[in-house]
Amino acid sequence: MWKVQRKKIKQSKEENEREVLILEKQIQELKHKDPQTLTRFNKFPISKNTLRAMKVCKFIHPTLVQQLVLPHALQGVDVVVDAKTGSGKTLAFVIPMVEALYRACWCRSWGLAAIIVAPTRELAYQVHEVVKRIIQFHKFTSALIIGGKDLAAEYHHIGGFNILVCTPGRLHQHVEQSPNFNVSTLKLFVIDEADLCLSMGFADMMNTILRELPRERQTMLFSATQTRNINTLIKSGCTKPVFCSTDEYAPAATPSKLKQSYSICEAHDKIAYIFSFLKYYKKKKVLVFLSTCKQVKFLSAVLSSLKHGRKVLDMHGCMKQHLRMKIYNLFQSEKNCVMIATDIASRGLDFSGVEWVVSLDCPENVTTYIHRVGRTARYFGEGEALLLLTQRESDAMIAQLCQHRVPLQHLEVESGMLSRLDSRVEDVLLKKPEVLAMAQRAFKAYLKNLHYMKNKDVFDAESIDRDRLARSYGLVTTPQVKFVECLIKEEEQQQFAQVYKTYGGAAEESAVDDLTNNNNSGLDGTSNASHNGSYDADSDDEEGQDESDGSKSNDQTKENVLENTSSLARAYYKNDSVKRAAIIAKECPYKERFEELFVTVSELSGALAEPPKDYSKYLLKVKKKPGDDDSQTDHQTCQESSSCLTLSGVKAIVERYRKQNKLSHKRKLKERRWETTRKRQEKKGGKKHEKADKTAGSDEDDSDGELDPFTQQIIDELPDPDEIRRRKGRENEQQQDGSSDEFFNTSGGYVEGDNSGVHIKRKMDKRKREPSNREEDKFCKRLHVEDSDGAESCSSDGGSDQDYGSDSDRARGSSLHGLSLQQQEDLALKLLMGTS
Ligand SMILES: Nc1ncnc2c1ncn2[C@@H]1O[C@H](COP(=O)(O)OP(=O)(O)OP(=O)(O)O)[C@@H](O)[C@H]1O
Repeated sequence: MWKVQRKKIKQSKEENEREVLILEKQIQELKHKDPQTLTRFNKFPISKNTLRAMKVCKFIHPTLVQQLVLPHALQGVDVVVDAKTGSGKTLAFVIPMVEALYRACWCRSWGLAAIIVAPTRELAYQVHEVVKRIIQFHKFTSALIIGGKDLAAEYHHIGGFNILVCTPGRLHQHVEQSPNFNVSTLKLFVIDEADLCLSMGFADMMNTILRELPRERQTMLFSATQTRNINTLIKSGCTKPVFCSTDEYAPAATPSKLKQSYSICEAHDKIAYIFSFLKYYKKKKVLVFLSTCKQVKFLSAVLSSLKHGRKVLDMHGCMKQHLRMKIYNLFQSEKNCVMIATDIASRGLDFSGVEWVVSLDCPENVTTYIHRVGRTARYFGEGEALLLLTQRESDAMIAQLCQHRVPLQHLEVESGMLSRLDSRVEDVLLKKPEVLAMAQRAFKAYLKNLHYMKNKDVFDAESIDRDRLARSYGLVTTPQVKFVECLIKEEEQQQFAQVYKTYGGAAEESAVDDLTNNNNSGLDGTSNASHNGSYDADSDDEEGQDESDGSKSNDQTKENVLENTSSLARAYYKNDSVKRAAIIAKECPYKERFEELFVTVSELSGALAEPPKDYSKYLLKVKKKPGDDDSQTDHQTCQESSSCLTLSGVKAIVERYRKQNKLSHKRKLKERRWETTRKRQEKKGGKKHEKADKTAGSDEDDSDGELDPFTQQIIDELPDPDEIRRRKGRENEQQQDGSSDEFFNTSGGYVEGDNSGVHIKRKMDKRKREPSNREEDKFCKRLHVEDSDGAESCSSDGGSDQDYGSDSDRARGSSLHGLSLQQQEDLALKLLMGTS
């Protein structure tokens, strides 16, 4: 029995060897053949086992890209392939890979032979499915290595597989960390959707991976849209590659049987549009693309609630992996269902039978568009694609699409044909509070995404009628949009850094600039994240956690602040004092920055013992207790700094400053009223205006009589009351909203959400003109000068100074240049008011 078996094995081995020899010979002859004549797979030098598997899968005739690529890839040369969506690129790399292993008589025990990298988990899963089908009659082993799975289990088993299909992040993790992962045996390395593997921030990872791989290997790069940055990958990863492109054979960049059209539809009509569309095409399988996860969540919730007679699925990067796979399989199997997705579903996914692809939001660029519409009309199939563009987006986007050989037709839809939905959506929001929250988030996410889009010829957040958009989302009030405030913050940070420069001196300026640049790159990073974030592959929610609304707004903002603060604390440990100061200036919310500036300034002048340490602790404590209220935080701060004036004292001063501001505001309001009355009287002529003058004057006297001369003096020099009015207005609005935002309350930033529909730009311009706490900055500067003149400015008794305004505190308080705390405060107050 054993003998018979051994004999059989020996025979099959000999047969294989013979077959391999024949295949090698045929491959040599392949060079001289015209690829166009290879119309069936069995005309290629492919092993029997592979052909058998392909027959089972009904892969009989090669597609154009397969005809072009296989002759080169089977010879073992590197290839760079650029072919349309749905043209069959997967088989074009899986077949040569399996054949190379077969010809090398690769055994299971020999370890890793081939790696395929795909940018998203779903795509990796899909490619792995194809690999499994093709190797079913071979003896190779394969594994899917993607995020969201048990890493520890993978560590132990990864070394035992011959073929791995991975996402870049996970592969990188194994290359860096896994002790059992030996890549020295690798023969083939394939990157699917190579351009995306680089553009999603994986470039560094890919370079690290490539450095680890053996030089003697075959590399294949595939994509439907190759961008320029792939050139670096070609240079670093390939040796003398053969370029295969199906472009020259095709008049259009998209599948030939794909009908494409576009419609003009403003943002506020989109929900009505898609609802009407889905009602009209009741029995079609439709894939709808939106830019952000939050929009996807909201729209699928609304469409499910509005009931139009079929299942609505959603897919986006915020989902747990198992759910994503479940949805993927469900959409594969369902016949006439709708899936709302972000661009996570736009790359490579091979959903069967999709009849319509609707880009409800304009894609980020032509590449994204091509991949989106490529989900239909796959492998000689038919399909239709509809692109919705706002009037603002239309001209530039259509021009760009035409330039890239995308044939589009205009589809006219009368607005009267759209179902009026606003009130129905409102009802949904009324019944389901969770959908209300979704609507608010989706609203912000949409605008934010528009704002961060690089292609400014096409995208313009200012062109959106936000009030109407909010109504169409069923929202009664237009939510505040934080990205505008972010810009304000950025601007303030710049101003603040400027103030810091004055403190730091010329030597420190470079450090500040470094940090400014770093910070800017961080902001760019954010914008990129958001921008690329519309592609939310693998793990990411493009809006991150930085948006919120309604009652959650305050908590969320606090969390964000704390999040920033912890990263700040981390950076803080790493940097020297100058950089720390700049980090504070750049990163902290205004309120904290104002306080911390004093610590920093003191630190720089050598006035405090070790404030940086204290500050770090303070930050970490704040991070530890996100639920803590302000007073607790203040308490900690004071304890940590163990200095009365530096933090708490300044707070008291600021408090007084604000009170003065209010009084000044009141006074100036009266002045203005008096001025208007006077002018009116003047117009009427006669003596009346003198009367009015007197009346108003006495009125003013009444109120001002309450002020002491010192206050009166400083009031004259206080900043523009308009700024204070705006602050107050904002506070009121936030109270009305039931939310507040620390940053807004303290930064003097401009408030949106006044439902006026005024465009963002105008508001921003207005904001730029505001003095923006310059007086406070001036104050910091002056106090520093005063402080650095003196010797030891602070003393401590280690006691708590939570009630910094109390007498006992004053008694305990430290002195600045021998002055009592009260005197210091008065001095500071004077400086704050600009009266030194
Ligand atoms: N030779 C073939 N015969 C029959 N069907 C094929 C053949 N080649 C590919 N297909 C089928 O065509 C569809 C598209 O193939 P594939 O997913 O490889 O396309 P792609 O070029 O990778 O697309 P994308 O760029 O969107 O990722 C798949 O369903 C696949 O099974």
